Amino acid sequence: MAETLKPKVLVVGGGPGGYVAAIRAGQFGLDTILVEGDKLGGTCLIRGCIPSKAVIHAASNFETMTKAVKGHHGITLAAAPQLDFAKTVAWKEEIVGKLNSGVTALLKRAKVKVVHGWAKFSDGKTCTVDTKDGPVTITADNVILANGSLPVELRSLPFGGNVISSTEALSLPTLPNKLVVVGGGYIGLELGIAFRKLGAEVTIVEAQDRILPIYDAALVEPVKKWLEKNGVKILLGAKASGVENGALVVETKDGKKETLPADKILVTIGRKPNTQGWGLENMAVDLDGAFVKVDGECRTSMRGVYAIGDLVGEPMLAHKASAQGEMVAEIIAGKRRKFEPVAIPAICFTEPEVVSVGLLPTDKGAEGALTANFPFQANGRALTMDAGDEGGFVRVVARKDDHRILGIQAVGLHVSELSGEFVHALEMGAVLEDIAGTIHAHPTLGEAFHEATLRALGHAIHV
Ligand SMILES: Cc1cc2nc3c(=O)[nH]c(=O)nc-3n(C[C@H](O)[C@H](O)[C@H](O)COP(=O)(O)OP(=O)(O)OC[C@H]3O[C@@H](n4cnc5c(N)ncnc54)[C@H](O)[C@@H]3O)c2cc1C
Ligand SMILES: NC(=O)c1ccc[n+]([C@@H]2O[C@H](COP(=O)([O-])OP(=O)(O)OC[C@H]3O[C@@H](n4cnc5c(N)ncnc54)[C@H](O)[C@@H]3O)[C@@H](O)[C@H]2O)c1
Repeated sequence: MAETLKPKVLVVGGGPGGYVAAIRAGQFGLDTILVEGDKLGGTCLIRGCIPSKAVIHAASNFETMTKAVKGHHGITLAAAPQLDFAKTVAWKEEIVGKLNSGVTALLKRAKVKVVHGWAKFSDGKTCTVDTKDGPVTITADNVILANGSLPVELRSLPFGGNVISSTEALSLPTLPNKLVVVGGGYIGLELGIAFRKLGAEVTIVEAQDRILPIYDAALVEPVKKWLEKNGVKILLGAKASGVENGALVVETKDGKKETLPADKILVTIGRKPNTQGWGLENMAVDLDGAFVKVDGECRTSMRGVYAIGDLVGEPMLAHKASAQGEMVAEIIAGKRRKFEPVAIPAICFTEPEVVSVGLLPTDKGAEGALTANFPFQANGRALTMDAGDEGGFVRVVARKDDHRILGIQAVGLHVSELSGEFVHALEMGAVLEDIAGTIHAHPTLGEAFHEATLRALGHAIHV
């Protein structure tokens, strides 16, 4: 006989959307159950953001040490650094394990009951979960769907054999000598660059006519230069058509067939919402294309059922999922909330890093705007970090009449850490004078943002 539970809030999916929603609901004292079929933390913590950034960090250290063999700002290594890739992967797993335990502890502190198993909805707001102790049926007044997303598979190149997704790429037992990446977007570039730094020969096959097509071309230029300088082969406008003896066969832009030998073929052509196989079709929930349709409060078409995160649309980013999760829990607790951020920051952890917040100069709404760049070449901190020659800069876009900041973009070493100040400026409705009049510590990368606003006002000091 199946156990039946009737919490006030049922959250399905323990990723950054679902576990944050559950903790917030628990903080309000709402009786909350979170169902997770895999490990707590979701794509982001287990096989996405966190493991990829750990590998990226290790790869950058290895690259710095490799440079030191030939002598690098007065430091010379007597012997080449040795990579024990299995240990790098184990170190990454340790970090994931620590954070996974942290999430478990936070849920416990918020008095959220975690049911381990895959939820399957039979009808309305009732799901069954096959747990190791037998089936559990859960019925709730409020359901939050946070089932996340899955990697897109290419029909001509199904996963299996040496064709892998980012999940396998982050847990390989050995470093591939030759890595071919299909898709020059977020994952393809972040991981392609990291594997190149670790010593793999990397080729990127991108269907469009430029890499990272979702970012402004000027921001991607320094990344392109790094790839060229470091011998990463890029095939643009190319289509992967299949595998022959482990090699990737592509049709190039001019219609020719090219065969690219590969130890591993990493397919990163996007992710799709996880809407299949768990009974969504049994619920009265409308779709919007491939995504679950929601309104500005993340309500689906079925009363009392909410959906958040990758399941509901672009951008598929962890911080968006968490913000929606928090909001939905607050709405269920009776607060008036809407999901209407001024901007959601986008960061690509490439070499160098790319950040975009708010409007680009070419976007609708930025017509006639003031635009100013400040190059990291003229920023003391960037030079002390050996990052003045990467072609990096901070750009600010502001309305001409009242100087309201509409967008901020940057490319350069560690600019991901500036994204908080950028998005804060937009959320607070800052004008150029607010940033120009704020003392930024010296020497820091943030001074480049300060100087960009001064430049937009016509009186930069250092350019
Ligand atoms: C390699 C990689 C790197 C990334 N890097 C970044 C980054 O740097 N920054 C960033 O913002 N984003 C990054 N992302 C994207 C980020 O991981 C996602 O946007 C984020 O995880 C979405 O959160 P979510 O809660 O909506 O879904 P997910 O994190 O996908 O979580 C969904 C959870 O639901 C569970 N689940 C699904 N169905 C059921 C069911 N029926 N029953 C029980 N459990 C179920 C799954 O097991 C999973 O744990 C990256 C993604 C990848 C793949
Ligand atoms: N730093 C971050 O925030 C971060 C990092 C990794 C992933 N993510 C999230 O995960 C999502 C998925 O990442 P992704 O890199 O798989 O997707 P993506 O959408 O970032 O990039 C996919 C790339 O593949 C190309 N492409 C599509 N079909 C192709 C084909 N048949 N052959 C060759 N190229 C093809 C596209 O033009 C695009 O450039 C991202 O959109 C993002 O939301 C975020």
